[in-house]
Amino acid sequence: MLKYPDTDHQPFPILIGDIGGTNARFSILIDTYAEPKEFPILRTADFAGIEDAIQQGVLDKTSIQPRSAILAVAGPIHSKEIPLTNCHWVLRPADMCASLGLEDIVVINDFEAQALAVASMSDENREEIGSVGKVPVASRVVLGPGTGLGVAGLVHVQRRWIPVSGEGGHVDLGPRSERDFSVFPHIERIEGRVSAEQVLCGRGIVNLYRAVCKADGVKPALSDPADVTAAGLGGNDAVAVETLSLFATYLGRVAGDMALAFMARGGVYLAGGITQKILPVLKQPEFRAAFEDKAPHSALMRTIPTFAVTHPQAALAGLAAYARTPTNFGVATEGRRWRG
Ligand SMILES: Nc1ncnc2c1ncn2[C@@H]1O[C@H](COP(=O)(O)OP(=O)(O)OP(=O)(O)O)[C@@H](O)[C@H]1O
Repeated sequence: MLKYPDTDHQPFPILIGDIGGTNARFSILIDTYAEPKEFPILRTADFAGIEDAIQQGVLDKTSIQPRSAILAVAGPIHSKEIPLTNCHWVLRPADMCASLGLEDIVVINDFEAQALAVASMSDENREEIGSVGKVPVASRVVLGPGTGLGVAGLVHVQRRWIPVSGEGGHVDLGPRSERDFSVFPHIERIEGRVSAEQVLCGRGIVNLYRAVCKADGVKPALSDPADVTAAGLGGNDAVAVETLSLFATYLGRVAGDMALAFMARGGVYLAGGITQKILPVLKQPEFRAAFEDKAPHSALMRTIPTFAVTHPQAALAGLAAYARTPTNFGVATEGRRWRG
């Protein structure tokens, strides 16, 4: 593996891929100015590995032969073998160069890609939650409740955007209101801890629903996150309604903490599959109230916008923006770039 400067362009055409636990999305960027050519979304379970998926789902469907690739994956990128979280694929970029005829592969974290996407997100690809007026060009944060709770910062410094992906979904989540103090003892913990991800993800919705049931002495009737959100949005099941309301409060609380940590005057963006599914609830007052409830910094919080990302392929768009103009971004590629 060789080291190359962060700003070094990858050669076009560039294959772009966003590989999640369930779905893999690909497109090809022919040059800096062209719109990416998109391919149908693939289910990771349908393919033995990523090489099969790229061969059958992309290369067999176009006469364009990519020369390089940038891939975003859910999983740690620490070695030449990259196992994916919630998926049986293992990426071996050096082997992929040989088998797919690629000269250059960069692999980054999926939430870094989400962060790259919000650097230049237009109004039609986001929906504001609340209204704070004009938004400065400044650091941002992305939070994504989905299978887990992904968090990344996008630090704006020296006219470049630096994505910072850590493990922000695993910060502690604490009780604040009287109701929180009655519900929190019943939230299932991880090694004694109520981390944000114990509540703010798919299984977390069910965890929270069960805790509200226990606090009220009600027998839980639902066990699937989609059923809880459907019942909550429908408005007839009081426990499910309160579960969604508390979910919005806790997401606002953690989003506010992340905004404080990154001084994200440029806004907090909610990505992840669940955001879209519960958007009407997030637009109720609870989310924003909890976001702003950060004494002694409430005045600051009232100036920070919050958005739901509505772009259906935001990570791919972020990767494409980076592939076009890597000099606008500070993406660390050391140990994450391979040349064939
Ligand atoms: N209607 C719904 N309401 C609440 N949670 C849901 C709903 N539908 C699915 N989920 C939950 O959302 C999670 C999946 O989230 P998401 O769609 O963001 O996937 P992901 O983690 O990004 O993976 P991938 O990138 O492979 O699609 C699962 O935990 C699932 O149970």
